[in-house]
Amino acid sequence: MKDLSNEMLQEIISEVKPLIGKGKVADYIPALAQVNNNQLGIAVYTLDGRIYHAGDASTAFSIQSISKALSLTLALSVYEEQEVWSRVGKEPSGQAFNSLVQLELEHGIPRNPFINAGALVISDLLADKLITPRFSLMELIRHLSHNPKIQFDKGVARSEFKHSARNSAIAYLMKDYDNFKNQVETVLKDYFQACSIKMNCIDLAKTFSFLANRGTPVGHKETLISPKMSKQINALLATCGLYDEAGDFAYRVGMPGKSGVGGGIIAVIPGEMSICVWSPELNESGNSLAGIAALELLTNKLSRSIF
Ligand SMILES: NC(=O)CC[C@H](N)C(=O)O
Repeated sequence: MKDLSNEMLQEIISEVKPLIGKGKVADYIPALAQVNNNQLGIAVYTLDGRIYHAGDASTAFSIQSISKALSLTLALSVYEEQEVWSRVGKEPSGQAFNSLVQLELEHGIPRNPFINAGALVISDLLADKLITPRFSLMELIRHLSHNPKIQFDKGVARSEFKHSARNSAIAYLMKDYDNFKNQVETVLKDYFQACSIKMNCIDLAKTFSFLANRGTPVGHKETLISPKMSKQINALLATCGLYDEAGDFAYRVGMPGKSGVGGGIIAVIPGEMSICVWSPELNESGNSLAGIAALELLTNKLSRSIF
C-alpha cells in the first residue's frame, strides 16, 4: 500500500506519545491498574499479508472488550441470526459501557452486543450451545492469529470476578426479565476469561483481518464468515464499538472499531487493512486516549477511511 511503512507508524507514535499522562489507566479492575501507563504500540496488517508495526506492538496486554467482537462472531456462527437478535439489539446506546439505566427502561434487552449487558447475553447464548465457550473462543483466536501461545490471564480474570458487583447486577436484572438463561456466576466466569486474554497489537491486527477481507482471514484458504455477515459486524462496530464515543470515533477516525479497557483498539478498512493500537490510559468513555489519536492520524496520513 502506497505510503504505509514502519517509518510512518513510528512518526505516528512520536506525534501521539505526548498525550500519555492525559488519560487514566483502568483501575476498577485492580489487576489492570498495575499496568505501566507509558506504553504505545501500533500494528497494521494489509490484505497482501504484510505486517507493519511500531512502538510497543509486540507487548501483550489484556484485550478486554475487544473479545466482544469475537464472541459475537462466534455466536452468529452457531445460531440463526434471529435467535441472536431477539435477545440483543443493534442500536448505539449513548450510555457508558457498563450502565444499567437503559437496561431497566428497555425491559432487559441490551441495546447492542458490545456494551457489557449485550456481551453478557452473547456469553449466555454461547453457554447454551458450546461445552466450554472460553476454549472455543481461544481456539478461534489462536487459529486467526496463527499464534498457539496466546493465553488467558488468570490473575486478571480472578481480579475481575472479585469486583464483579456491577456486571452481576446487569446479569441478574436481565434474568429478572427472562433474558438470561444460565447461572450468572458461570457465565460471568466465561465472560471474564474472554476479557482477560493477553495479546499484542500484531496478533490482534492479524486476528481481525477477516473483517477487512469480506469474512475470509488473510492468508487462510477457508472462509470464517460470509461477506454479508462481515458487513453486518462491521456496521455494528462502526455504530456501537466505542460505546458512547462511537459518533466521535467515526468523525475523527472513520473506521469500524472495537475498544477494550486494557487500552487496545482494533479497527478495519474493508478491502484494505486491519489495525490494532494500544496505549493503556483511557479517556472518560473508557477508550484509549492515545490510541484514538493514533488511529485518527493514521487515517488522515493515509487519506483513507470508510467514509
Ligand atoms: N470496556 C471494557 O473493556 C469492559 C470489559 C470489562 N471486562 C468489564 O466487564 O467491565
